[in-house]
Amino acid sequence: MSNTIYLEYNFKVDPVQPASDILTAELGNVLFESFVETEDGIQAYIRKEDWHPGILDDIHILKNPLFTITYELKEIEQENWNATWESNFKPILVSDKCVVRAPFHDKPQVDYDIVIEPKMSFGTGHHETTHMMLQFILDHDFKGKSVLDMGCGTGVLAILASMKGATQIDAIDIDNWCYLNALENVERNHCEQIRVQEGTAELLVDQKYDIVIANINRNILLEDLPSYVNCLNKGGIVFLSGFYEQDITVITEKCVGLGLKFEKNLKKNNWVAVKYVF
Ligand SMILES: C[S@@+](CC[C@H](N)C(=O)[O-])C[C@H]1O[C@@H](n2cnc3c(N)ncnc32)[C@H](O)[C@@H]1O
Repeated sequence: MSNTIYLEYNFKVDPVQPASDILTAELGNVLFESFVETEDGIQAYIRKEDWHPGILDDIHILKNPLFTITYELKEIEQENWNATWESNFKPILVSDKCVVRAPFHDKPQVDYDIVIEPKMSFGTGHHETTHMMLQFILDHDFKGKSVLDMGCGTGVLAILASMKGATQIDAIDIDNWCYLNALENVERNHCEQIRVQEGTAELLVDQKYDIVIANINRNILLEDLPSYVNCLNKGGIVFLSGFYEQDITVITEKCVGLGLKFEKNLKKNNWVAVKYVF
């Protein structure tokens, strides 16, 4: 396998939270692929071929006077991404019932043991949005349900849905790397009920689901919610995340316009996850 050239941005952020989370989300929207938390900010990586000189122009938080953000940039050659990731990834415990861990961690004594090798995909449970979605899934009955996990990343949410008894699950991601990584993780966790696909809401043609899960971002959700609701069975449930507290009104207005009813939301730092009923 040939090495890949990456640009490593070492951001120093003051105050560290919530600015690091906001910065991570914004960089994720412009092709940055991986993030490592540091004591005073984050390191963010982008493939050299995806980079252009104005890449940071659309990162709004850099212009926000409430935060001081500086960065250093260096070019690195990456042979084994896992080495970086393995040295940073600690097991995550969710609601005392579920652990998300790597294959090299010890097996925990919990109801749901999810083994993930994220490489460069989003979805280890470290991020607030993943954590809250896992909490929602843990609290909900998935037995015998059909489920759509849109923007599946590592596949972590689909995997928990499967472990909780969902019988038919479609996990979809637009990103080829996530698609391949979700396939690996689904196999690693023996979740034969999950079908992983590469694509977007355009793949949703005649399927119907009891539950739709989507942890993506505000703009994609606003655009694709009609397609998600279109494939939802009456009485179905939608769990959404990937947006900030200030966006809950616009997302809920869109959902209500499509016939969904707000039921509950969770908050962590500046992030939210919301449950709607059809
Ligand atoms: C915030 S991550 C969530 C990953 C995982 N579901 C989790 O909860 O940790 C969002 C994922 O959505 C994918 N994505 C972005 N736009 C998408 C779209 N239009 N359709 C499907 N997936 C999309 C990204 O590639 C990314 O893997």
